[in-house]
Amino acid sequence: MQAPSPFLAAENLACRRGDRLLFRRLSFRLDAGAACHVTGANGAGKTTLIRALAGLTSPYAGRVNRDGALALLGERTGLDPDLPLARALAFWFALDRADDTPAILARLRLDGLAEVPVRYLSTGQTKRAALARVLGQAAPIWLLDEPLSGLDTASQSLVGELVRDHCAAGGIALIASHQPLDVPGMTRLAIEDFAPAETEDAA
Ligand SMILES: Nc1ncnc2c1ncn2[C@@H]1O[C@H](COP(=O)(O)OP(=O)(O)OP(=O)(O)O)[C@@H](O)[C@H]1O
Repeated sequence: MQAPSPFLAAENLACRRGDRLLFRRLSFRLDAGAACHVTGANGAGKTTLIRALAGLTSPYAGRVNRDGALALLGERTGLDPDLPLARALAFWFALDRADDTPAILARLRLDGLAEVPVRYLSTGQTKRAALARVLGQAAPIWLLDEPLSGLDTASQSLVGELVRDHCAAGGIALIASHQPLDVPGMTRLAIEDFAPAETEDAA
């Protein structure tokens, strides 16, 4: 973990997509050890919020503050589809100077898939590979967009365990998910609570 006391905060954040204001006046602060579950219907703006927190989208208003490196689990894995999984992950593990990569592969139950080309991986296997990248980054702040989608029951439990361990070690996790997660003390942020009224057109 790079920052001894990481934090992630949004202050009066508003985001638009096209000409639609998705949410406004959204504020929160997460400190070391905190987990937050972001909920909302399809299209409510969960991915947009995560992209704004990661600095990939400029908010329409407000600001994001943080101390600590980010690891983002999004739709794209960044893994070379033509490489065997172990080599595709090794590329990122080397860049991230990941420790104990065999342990990461074992934790995500990927060791038996080392020689399988990335493009042959199933949906759940691909998701576990993306989570291995997150672990390899050893970043204190995790932004996980739908980490449970496509996972079987055992892998869903594993994600809960990873988040619990990360937060117990002083990390922060913000998770957008349609499925419940078993993380004690996790707070909930319902995007719809920050949706503008029909008549509202400014943040
Ligand atoms: N590049 C874009 N240009 C215009 N509108 C966009 C763009 N990307 C997303 N949107 C729209 O912004 C809204 C919010 O999308 P977002 O992906 O943040 O929702 P979400 O809450 O993550 O949804 P889901 O649960 O389906 O993943 C949607 O109505 C979507 O169609």
